[in-house]
Amino acid sequence: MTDAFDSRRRGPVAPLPLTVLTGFLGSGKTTLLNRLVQDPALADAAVLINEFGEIGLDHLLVQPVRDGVVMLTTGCLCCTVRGDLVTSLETLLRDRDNGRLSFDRVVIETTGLADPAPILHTTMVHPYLVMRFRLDGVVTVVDAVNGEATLDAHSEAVKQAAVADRLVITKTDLLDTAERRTGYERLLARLAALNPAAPRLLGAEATPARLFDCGLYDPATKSADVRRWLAAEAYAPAAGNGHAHDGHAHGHHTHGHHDHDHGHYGHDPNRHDDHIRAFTLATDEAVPASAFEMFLELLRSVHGPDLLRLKGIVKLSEQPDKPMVIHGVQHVFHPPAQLPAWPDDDHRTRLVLIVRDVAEARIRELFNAFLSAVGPDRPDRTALVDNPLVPFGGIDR
Ligand SMILES: Nc1nc2c(ncn2[C@@H]2O[C@H](COP(=O)(O)OP(=O)(O)OP(=O)(O)O)[C@@H](O)[C@H]2O)c(=O)[nH]1
Repeated sequence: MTDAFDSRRRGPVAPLPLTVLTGFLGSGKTTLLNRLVQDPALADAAVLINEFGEIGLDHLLVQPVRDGVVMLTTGCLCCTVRGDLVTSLETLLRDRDNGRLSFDRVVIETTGLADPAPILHTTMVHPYLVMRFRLDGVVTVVDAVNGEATLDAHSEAVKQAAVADRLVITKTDLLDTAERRTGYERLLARLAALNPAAPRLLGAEATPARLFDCGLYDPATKSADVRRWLAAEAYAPAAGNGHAHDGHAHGHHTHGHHDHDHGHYGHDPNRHDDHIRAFTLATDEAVPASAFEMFLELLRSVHGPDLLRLKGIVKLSEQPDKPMVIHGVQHVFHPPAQLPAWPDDDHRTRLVLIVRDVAEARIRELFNAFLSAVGPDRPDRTALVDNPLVPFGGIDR
C-alpha cells in the first residue's frame, strides 16, 4: 500500500514517532544504542543503523526477519540502511502496512560526521514520509572527555548539540583527573549556553523513558504538552518585549546550574559555539496569519541555513483561541498544527530560536516589525514588505 490510509482502519494512520540519534565520531552512539535496543521499552521500535556489525548484536540471540532486518529477543527490530534513507523508510513502512513487520516508532542513528539537518529534512519535507512520521526528537551524544575539543574543532558538532532535544553525556567514568573534571564543567556550561532547554542526561540516565516522547504530543495524556516541548523558561530572558521569563534553566536532569550568558564566555573569538545564540521571543499581541507567515518566510529565506531550530506557539488574530504550533529545523518547517485550545493560562505567542551567526536583535526587530510594534528608529511592516527600494531592508546581519 502506498498511500497514507490504512484500509483496515479506514482513516489516516497516526504518524509514527521518529527519533534521530546523532553525536560526533566515537562519542558513544553505538554503545548507547546497544544498551537501548536490549531494553524491553524498545520492543515496539525499528532502529535504523548503518551496519549490524557495528552494534555487535551477535550475542543478543537475533532472529533474521528479512534481508537487512533482524529482530532481537526483546522485540526490537534492527534494520540496516540499504541504499538511501528514504528507500529504507519506505520499505519499512510497506512491510508494516502489509503486516510483515510490526513497530510503532523509528530511531535513526546517523553517522558521526553527519549534520543531522539533512536527515531531518528528508523526513520532514518528503511528501509521503511527512505524513507517516512525526519528529519526536533529536538525541545528541556528547563525550565528557573529548566533547570540548570536538566542539572547538568541528562546527558540525556544535550544530549537533544545538539542534538536540536531549543531550546524552557519555564517558563520565573517565573523568579521573582534576583537569578532565574542569574541562567537563566547561563543556556542561557550553552545552547549557548552546542549547538551554535540552536536558543533559548522564550515561545511565539515558533511558528510553527520558529519551523518547520528547515531541509535542504527550502519549500519556494524548494531548499536546506545549510547555514541556517549548521549555521556554530554560532560555535567557526574553528581553526587550516586556514579557520576559526569568531565564532560569528548568531543573530536571540538568547538572550544574550555569548562567545562560548566550555563549559570551571563553577567550577565543573563533569558537564555534560563540556563533550560536539561543533565545525566546514572546508577546501578548495576536498577529495576523498573513503577517506571521511573511515573518517566517523572511526568516527562512534570509537566514535559512543559520536558523538551526525554531519552535513556537503562536496567537493568530483570526483565531486567537486556537493557537498554532510551529516547528522548524533550518529552512524546513514541519506542517503547522493548530491546537483546539491554549494548553494553560499562558496565552502569549512564544517562539524559541537557536540561530548561528545572526544577531538576536535583528530577529527581534523583524518580529516586532511584523507585530507593528514599531519603534521610531525601526522600519515597520509596511516599509519592510511594501517598499520596492528596500527589499527585505533592515534584516541583514
Ligand atoms: N569509558 C567509556 N567508554 C565509552 C563509553 N561510551 C562509549 N565508550 C567507548 O568509546 C568508543 C566509541 O564508542 P562508540 O559507541 O563506538 O561511538 P560511536 O559514536 O558509535 O562512534 P562512530 O560509530 O565511530 O561514530 C568505544 O570504544 C566505546 O567502548 C563510556 O560511557 N565510558
